[in-house]
Amino acid sequence: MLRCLRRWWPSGGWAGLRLLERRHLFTMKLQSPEFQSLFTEGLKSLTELFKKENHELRIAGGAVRDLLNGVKPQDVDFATPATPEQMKGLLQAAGVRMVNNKGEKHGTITARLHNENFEITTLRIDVVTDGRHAEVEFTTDWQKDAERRDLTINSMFLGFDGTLYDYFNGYEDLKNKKVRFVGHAKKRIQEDYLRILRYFRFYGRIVDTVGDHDPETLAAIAENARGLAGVSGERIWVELKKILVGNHVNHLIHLLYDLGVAPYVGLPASASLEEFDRVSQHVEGLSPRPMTLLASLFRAQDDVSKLDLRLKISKEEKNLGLFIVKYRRDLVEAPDGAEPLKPYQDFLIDCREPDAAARVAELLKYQGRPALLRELQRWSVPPFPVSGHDLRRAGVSSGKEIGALLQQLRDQWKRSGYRMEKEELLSFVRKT
Ligand SMILES: Nc1ccn([C@@H]2O[C@H](COP(=O)(O)OP(=O)(O)OP(=O)(O)O)[C@@H](O)[C@H]2O)c(=O)n1
Ligand SMILES: [Mg+2]
Repeated sequence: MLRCLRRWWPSGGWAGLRLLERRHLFTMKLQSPEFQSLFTEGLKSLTELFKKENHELRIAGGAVRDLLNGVKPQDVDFATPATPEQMKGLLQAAGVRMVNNKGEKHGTITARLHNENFEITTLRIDVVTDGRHAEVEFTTDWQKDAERRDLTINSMFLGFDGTLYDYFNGYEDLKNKKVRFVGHAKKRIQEDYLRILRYFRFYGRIVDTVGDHDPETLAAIAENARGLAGVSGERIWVELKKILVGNHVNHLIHLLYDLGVAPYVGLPASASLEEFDRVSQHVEGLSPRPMTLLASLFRAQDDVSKLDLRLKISKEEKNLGLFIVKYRRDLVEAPDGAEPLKPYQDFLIDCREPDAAARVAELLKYQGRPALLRELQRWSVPPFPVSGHDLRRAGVSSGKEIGALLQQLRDQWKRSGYRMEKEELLSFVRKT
């Protein structure tokens, strides 16, 4: 009935109807291959168990958003009005194993069926939030659970018959590519300041053309940016990385600076945004690592260390940042007449660290040299043909002399474009 009304009633028309729609949902039936592909043996058994005990069970949040976008979700969360105790009871009675009980305080039970884990969370209201953690109260009201979620596109539920339960026009927003907080942006952000970064991340994910932001949302972000100071570096880094490899990254990083968010998420206060603009064009279509692009904001290696202190990045990520900042201006010009790839090859021949090739590849992306990158990927480090043993056999006995000679021969070999062979190189030794 409501669906019929909605078809001809002007949207945004009669306020009473809008309210009615909100409470009683805009329903549609989803039947897509991505949705069908979720019905594994494990999920079928799980839904049967809940049905038998008359507990509703629905797919919740991000997975619904992805399915409506025609994407198979990476992880699927489930929601139910059943309390954790009720869930435990019904799972135990059916002999289903439960794993990882850490989430129970927040209402999450993980059931393992047919070698698959299913995270099921009791509908809840976040009663006390300190911007990072929440104290929760369970509820049986689906709308209340939708209301405590961050964005309208992330606030929907999906029944196993394909019924969409959408209390805050998330589906409309998804179709219109609008990223909006549920209710007041300020309130949602103050419940968990990480949502500031989630706003940027999902903007990159769903919006086609940049520039369209709700002014109230931007104001709420600017006013609350400081709250990110209390959020753990690990959580921030996860979001930041996704922003850096997502769409519209140039627009979004500028916005992080314009709104005063940048200093609270470990980004350098006096970043080089001109360099960032250049590099973000260079790396387009080259699938850079997050750090490759981020490095363009750093003026010196010290900035990488400061970022690490705040975000606790991995050693590999830190080394990549330090490497790019150190070599971005050095490994550019080849010596007169040499192939442009030569300085990079020489570097790899001297460096010999296992992930050096990957770092140099990222550097070429940074410098906007895709043709050289392709050339490098076809090349492998040739082995230097002379050993200390060869020199000893050629009559050199002092260890010190062997070391110095090897270095000289290596330089000669590099100058020849790694073409000189053992005999040719040793002939220099014999002559001296
Ligand atoms: N700070 C947060 C984190 C999560 N959520 C809610 O919890 C759901 C699941 O969170 P999560 O898996 O972290 O994010 P997704 O939205 O699913 O995104 P992704 O595809 O990256 O998993 C979200 O959709 C949203 O409804 C929220 O309201 N506020
Ligand atoms: Mg998810």
